Amino acid sequence: MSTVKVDFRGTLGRFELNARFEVPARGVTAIFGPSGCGKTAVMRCIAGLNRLADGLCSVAGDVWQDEKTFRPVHQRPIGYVFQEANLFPHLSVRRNLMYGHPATTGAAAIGFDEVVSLLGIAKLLERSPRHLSGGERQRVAIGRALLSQPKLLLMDEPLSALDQMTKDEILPYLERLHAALDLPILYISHDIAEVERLADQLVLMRSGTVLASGPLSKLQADLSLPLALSRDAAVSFDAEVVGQDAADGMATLVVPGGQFLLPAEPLPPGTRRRLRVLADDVSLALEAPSRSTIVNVLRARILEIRRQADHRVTALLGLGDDGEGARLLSRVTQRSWNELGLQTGLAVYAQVKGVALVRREDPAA
Ligand SMILES: Nc1ncnc2c1ncn2[C@@H]1O[C@H](COP(=O)(O)OP(=O)(O)OP(=O)(O)O)[C@@H](O)[C@H]1O
Repeated sequence: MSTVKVDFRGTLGRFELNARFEVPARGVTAIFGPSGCGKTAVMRCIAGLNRLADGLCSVAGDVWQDEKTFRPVHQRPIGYVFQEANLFPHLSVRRNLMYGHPATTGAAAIGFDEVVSLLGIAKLLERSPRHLSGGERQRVAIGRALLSQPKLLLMDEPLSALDQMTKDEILPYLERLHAALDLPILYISHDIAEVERLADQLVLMRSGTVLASGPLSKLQADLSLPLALSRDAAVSFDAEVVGQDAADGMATLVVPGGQFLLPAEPLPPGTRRRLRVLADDVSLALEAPSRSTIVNVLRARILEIRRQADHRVTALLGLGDDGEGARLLSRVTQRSWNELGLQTGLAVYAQVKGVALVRREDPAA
């Protein structure tokens, strides 16, 4: 399989970095962790802006750095998008976009018209960056990075300088990029909501170290990692739309081992959408509730538990009678856990109070 492979060990000033991961060279991989944990340092090593003697970096089989090789930044086919757009103020949007575009007019993998349409910037082409909104400027910056024909797109908190409304305006464009382009993207964020919406893979960092890497849903449901025990612990997974009740405005989506009913605008059957369920929104019962306003009650099995210091218990559930289906987290008080005599291996009913639709576009479409 074609992968992005990274292994950087050493010190930058007084900061110790120990970053090792291998992720598929496709889709969006989020590098996630608290401020100062070394996310940007890793990205700068990948770009060739930081040099650690003991480093390895290869992208889809192409070695950018190993014991013998160190390609300088200008010889690495990367697009880099920063928090601030950094456009040339004296050039029009069109000329900013063309700036990084290779002069040779071979069959470019990512075409000008495609980028303009994907990012919705056709109307801005003759304008000056000085008169663009923050969100528009950032879309142009992303376009410029894409037109340099990168083999890897590096995005360092591209939305963090924007207000929530502008973030919400720009996120659908990022989802479209993800769906339309066959280009691996490394995306730094410390906002789990952004990660749940955009990422397929996750690299989880703490204090200069990569704790784990792999599919987002797998890492979120791993009780040995800090995400599953955090305040906003949740799992997100892709589900298939199988039905729609227009009268009630509800859609049915299936995941392995169960299905969810949720309020949604009409969704095309057969398409996939990403759902998120918070651990705090899942309670457990030994019998199916007979009359309740909770519409999603799923058969599940308790696979593993962690007792937390705050007298609560976080349980990993596997959906379905056999527990082999999609994973959910449930967080309940230790008191109710004990009262019901819950334990690993037991079959239960997971009562899901809330399900959110976090990704609207279908990346596979
Ligand atoms: N070239 C360098 N020389 C010395 N120290 C460095 C260098 N690069 C990074 N550091 C240090 O490494 C630490 C991690 O910084 P980094 O910017 O990578 O964190 P981050 O996770 O991206 O944080 P944030 O989310 O706040 O942007 C910081 O303490 C920083 O000062």
